[in-house]
Amino acid sequence: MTAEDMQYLTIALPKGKLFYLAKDLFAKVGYSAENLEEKSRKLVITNDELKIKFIIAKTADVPVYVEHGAADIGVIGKDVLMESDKDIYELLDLGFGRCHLMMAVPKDKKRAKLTDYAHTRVATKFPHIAKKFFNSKGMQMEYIKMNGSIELGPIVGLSESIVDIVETGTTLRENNLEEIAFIADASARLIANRASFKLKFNRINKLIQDLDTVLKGDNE
Ligand SMILES: Nc1ncnc2c1ncn2[C@@H]1O[C@H](COP(=O)(O)OP(=O)(O)OP(=O)(O)O)[C@@H](O)[C@H]1O
Ligand SMILES: O=P(O)(O)OC[C@H]1O[C@H](OP(=O)(O)OP(=O)(O)O)[C@H](O)[C@@H]1O
Repeated sequence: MTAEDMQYLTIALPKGKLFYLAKDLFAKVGYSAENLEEKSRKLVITNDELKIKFIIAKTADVPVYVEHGAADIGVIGKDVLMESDKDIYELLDLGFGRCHLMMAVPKDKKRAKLTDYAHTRVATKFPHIAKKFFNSKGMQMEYIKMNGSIELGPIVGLSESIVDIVETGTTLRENNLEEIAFIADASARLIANRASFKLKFNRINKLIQDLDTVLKGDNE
């Protein structure tokens, strides 16, 4: 780590649904930077006074930056964190981005029980999570990795089921799908690089405490 790296705290924020929620939360504990916008073409936004650098990253890349120490800390959905299976610390549940991972199937093709789907195709953005889940049920499956609009899978005959996240259930309903198995809850998490957490412990620990205070206040 260079002297500058040691002075600064680098924070990876994911583009997409969590970006402004994360930005607003950090602002509440005084962590902000001018021109910090999701669509900024400048990808590193620095606040020299506060010794903070924000990195604007693709969602799935946030755990990669943090694992390799390119960012000291980051914000990421628990779903993406579980899928990435990286050797990083999960420090805090940030409370926003709540959803859950589940398995769904077409309503009109529902089979009697979960294990009746063994050896069928499942479309998902989360093949590792899905595999862990089906293995725990003793089910072998064929995994089809998709990058979005997962609900299309069964409609176009690509798969018999999906494993995806659900929030309101609207997307499932609109596509005549029904949840048949709950897998895990998810929400945004604060994560940290293992070495950074030790080397910058005081700063990161203070940040955790400040964020925690704000989150508790929000829930009152
Ligand atoms: N409908 C939703 N309701 C609540 N939280 C959600 C919802 N969809 C996603 N999330 C949470 O927000 C995170 C980011 O979702 P978002 O859709 O912005 O990213 P993404 O689709 O993974 O990114 P990309 O579009 O680059 O693939 C998810 O990993 C999940 O934790
Ligand atoms: O239960 P709901 O409130 O309908 O939310 C669930 C939807 O949100 C996410 O999709 P996203 O908007 O991220 O689009 P994507 O399919 O392109 O990833 C997820 O993959 C579901 O499709």
